[in-house]
Order: sequence, then C-alpha cells, then structure tokens
Amino acid sequence: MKPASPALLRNYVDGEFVGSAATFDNINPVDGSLIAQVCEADRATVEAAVAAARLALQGPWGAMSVQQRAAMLHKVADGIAARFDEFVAAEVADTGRPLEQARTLDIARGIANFRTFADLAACANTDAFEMATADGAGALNYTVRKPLGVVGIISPWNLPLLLLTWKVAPALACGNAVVAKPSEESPATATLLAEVMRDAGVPRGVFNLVHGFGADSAGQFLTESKGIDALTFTGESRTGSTIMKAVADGVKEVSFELGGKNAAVVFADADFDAAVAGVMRSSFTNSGQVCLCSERVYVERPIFERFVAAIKAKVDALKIGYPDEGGVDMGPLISHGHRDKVLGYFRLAEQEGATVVAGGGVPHFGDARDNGAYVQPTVWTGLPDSARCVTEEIFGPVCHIAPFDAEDEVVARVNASDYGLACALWTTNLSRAHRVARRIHVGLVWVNTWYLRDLRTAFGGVKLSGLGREGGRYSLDFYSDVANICIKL
Ligand SMILES: NC(=O)c1ccc[n+]([C@@H]2O[C@H](COP(=O)([O-])OP(=O)(O)OC[C@H]3O[C@@H](n4cnc5c(N)ncnc54)[C@H](O)[C@@H]3O)[C@@H](O)[C@H]2O)c1
Ligand SMILES: O=C/C=C/C=C(\O)C(=O)O
Repeated sequence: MKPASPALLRNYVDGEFVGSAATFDNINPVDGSLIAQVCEADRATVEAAVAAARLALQGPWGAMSVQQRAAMLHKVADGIAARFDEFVAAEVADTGRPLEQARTLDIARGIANFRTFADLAACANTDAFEMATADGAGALNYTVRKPLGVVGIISPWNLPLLLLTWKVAPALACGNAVVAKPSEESPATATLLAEVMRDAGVPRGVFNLVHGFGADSAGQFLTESKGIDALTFTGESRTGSTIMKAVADGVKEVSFELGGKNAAVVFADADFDAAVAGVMRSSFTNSGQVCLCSERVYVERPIFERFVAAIKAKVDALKIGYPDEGGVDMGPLISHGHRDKVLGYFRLAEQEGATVVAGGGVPHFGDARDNGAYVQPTVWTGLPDSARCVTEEIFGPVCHIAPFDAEDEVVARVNASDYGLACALWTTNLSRAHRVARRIHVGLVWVNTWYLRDLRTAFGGVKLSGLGREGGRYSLDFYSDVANICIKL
C-alpha cells in the first residue's frame, strides 16, 4: 500500500506550511522503508507558532460564538471524511496497523472527536445559584467558561490521529488556539489535519503544528514556552514527570494521560468464550500498543488452565502481516527502537523465570517484512507479581496470566501497581461486578467488555497513569477558565 503522505512533511505556522533547516526520516515499520522527510521545528519556529496562536485569539476566532466554532469544527470533521482514504493510508504507512483498524478506529474517531466536542460545547450548560442574603434582596451566582488562551498539545504515536484530535477538538471548541506537537514516529495524519484546517477556513494561527522530538527539540521548546497558558500531554509517565517540571515555574494548567500496566480479571463465573475473546482484544489490539491494554491477566483458579490453553490457541492463530492483507490481526510495532525495548522484556521474562506459553520472539516472513518491526504475540505464566515484566509497562503484544483464589486477593494484587489507568472485569455476577469495579484503584473499569467508549464520560488515570480527566464536560472544564460571577440583587 503506497502511503498518501507527501515527500516532505512541514510545520504549519500562522496558516502557512513552513520548512526547517533540520529534517528527520519518517519510516514505515512494516518494511523499514522511507516514507517521507519531516521538518524538525526549532525553538524559533515553536515560538512563532505560539505567537501566532496568541494573535489568533484577538482575531475573528476570538470573536466567534460557540455555535460558530462548533460549525467550524463540523467542517473540519467533514474535511477529514472527504479525505478519509488519504488519512487511512497515511496512518497505516506511519504505523503498519491493519487497514481495518485504521478505518474503523483511528480515522473514524478523529472525525467523531471533532463532531462530539463541537456539539458538547454548543449545548453545554453552566451553573447558576440563587442565594439568600441578610438584607433579604438576595444574590445570583452564575458560572462562565472562557477560553484558557494558547494550549500546547503533545501527543503520542500509538493512536496518532485519535489522540491528537482528542485534545485539539475540545481545545478549539472551547475557543482556544493551539500549538500541537505530534509524535516524531507518526507525523503524517497530523500534517493532513493541518491541510484540512486550512481548507475548512479555520482562521490562521488557531491551529499550529510543529514537528520534532521531545528533549532538545520541539516538544521541550513547547513546554518551555512562556507563551502557552496550558499544556495537555499524552505519553509515557516519565515524560509526563519531565514536562510537569518544565511547566512548573509558570504554574501552567496541565492534563496528563500517561502510561498503564492494566489488569484483566476473569472470574470463574464469567462467560468463558466472551472472556477469552475480550482478553485477546485487550492484550493484542494494535500490537498491544494501547495505553488501556491488559498486560496483566488474573484468572480464577478453577478455570485457569483451561483459560491459558484457550488463549494460547487464539494467539497461535493470530494472523500477523501486511496492513492490507485480508483477515490480518496484527501488524508491527511502531519502530525498530520500540521493538528492541519489547524484545528486551521478552528476554527479561525468561531470566525472571517465565513459562513462555506462546510467542517470545520475532516472526520470520521471508520477505520485506523481515526489515520491519514485527514481534510475535506473546503469553507468559509463572512469574511472581514482583517480576519487572508484571510491574513495568511493556507496551507490546504480550500478557502474563496468573491464577487467583479469592476476590479480596485479586483486588489487592491488581491495585498493587504504580499505575492506575484501566481494568477489565469478566464476571456474570452483577453484584460482584459493581462491588469489584468500585474497589479497583484506576480511572476506567470495563465489565464484560473492553475499550467501549462513550466520549461524554470521564477519561484518565490515577497514580503514574495521569493527572486530570478529559472527555465530555471534563474536557470543557479543562480547556476553559471557569469563572463565577456573583450579582447582588
Ligand atoms: N493515558 C492515555 O490516554 C495514553 C494514551 C496513549 C498513550 N499513552 C502512553 O504513551 C506511551 C507511548 O507513547 P510515546 O512512546 O509516544 O510516549 P513518549 O512519552 O515517548 O512521547 C509522547 C510525546 O511526547 C513527546 N516528548 C517526549 N519527551 C518529551 C519531553 N522531554 N518534552 C516534551 N515532549 C516530549 C514525544 O515527542 C511525543 O510527541 C505509553 O506509555 C502509553 O501508555 C497513554
Ligand atoms: O492508548 C490509549 C488510548 C486512549 C484512548 C482514548 O483517549 C480515547 O479512546 O478517547
């Protein structure tokens, strides 16, 4: 599949595509081929983007009503939809993911994010309180949401368009102007988005795009810019910590969606086939490169052996291949560098004493894919909860399955993590579902499903998994200055 992305991916500043002195390679992880060169924004370019965003707030964008902004965001959604296949091809070229996933998840959610937050913002209510006063005349309090101003957005490579627009859409819906820095691993759909913004008539400076890396590059320059009013970041927990320090002096508003080491818990009373299918999705979707994936699986002892055997059979049957191959289940990891990290955990697991139930290595294709970043989907058993492979985020197609005997035991084991993002519970006992879901110390619990998303709900993690919540009104509140006005009657 030939990518749609242009030969040169440029930054988008103040309504213009601009080059840069330095460029870096954009590599296809399926076969290691060069897709395009990417212009790396220097500090001056980042500051120019921040200044353009500030200026845009004084222009037509700042004068628009929320209804007018919502209409503009629907035009952006229309623009993505009109170029749907280009976005799919660009996302697939950058990431190697199955074509079907790019179509049904990544690009579809890019469109949905703009439409959802356009409508939520246009229909959002705020609070009002009448209060009695000593003089009997009373007072009226009401809340207003005002734009934060200039919002810095830094996004990861695992769901490139989905996660970039998960931030851009509400930020713009709330009247801000943004400077977005996508991952260096997945620059293509962000660049197409800039074209769509321009063509939809989004005023210059409202949406700015700077390409580059993190430290000593565009990411760091953006976090250090004194011209941003807030920073929203999705990525690794340790990167979040670095960014938090960078914005601390300016006391900037931050929203962090970070790493996870999520658990799936399968009780003996679960619908067995549904739980097997569900854990296959939650451990191997997107080659395990989803922050919500289950790298830890706990199965109640009476069904443990049967469950492990069922998962092994499904994993051995997974079709690994080219993105546009019919029935392909899994593509490569995002890069050779990330593959080396995951293979390092494959080796560590064996040193820590794991039983390798399935996978544990690199598939051999005998074609160009052998130059790609593929690994085998992998299943382990036999490790203690203290093993690094059971405590550290690997971010690959791998899970460790362990037996448990009691509800209190498994709740304690699931919660004994530095992370707290998501959990998937499998049980047909309704009382247990509600009881255990509330006891798990995470931001997101799915019961008898996984990654079923209502964009109006709170999304985020606790502990090392994040700071703040986005989604629905939580996004409207984060991307706004919420002020209370009290009128003495
Ligand atoms: N909680 C969530 O919703 C969520 C969603 C997706 C991914 N993630 C997490 O993201 C990670 C995978 O993504 P990744 O490898 O791109 O993460 P990463 O932290 O390496 O990079 C994320 C982004 O931050 C930038 N960056 C890196 N160092 C920086 C710095 N010092 N200053 C400013 N910017 C910097 C990168 O260029 C990239 O754009 C995993 O840990 C995954 O769990 C979390
Ligand atoms: O890799 C993490 C996935 C995050 C997904 C979302 O933020 C979402 O579905 O809105």
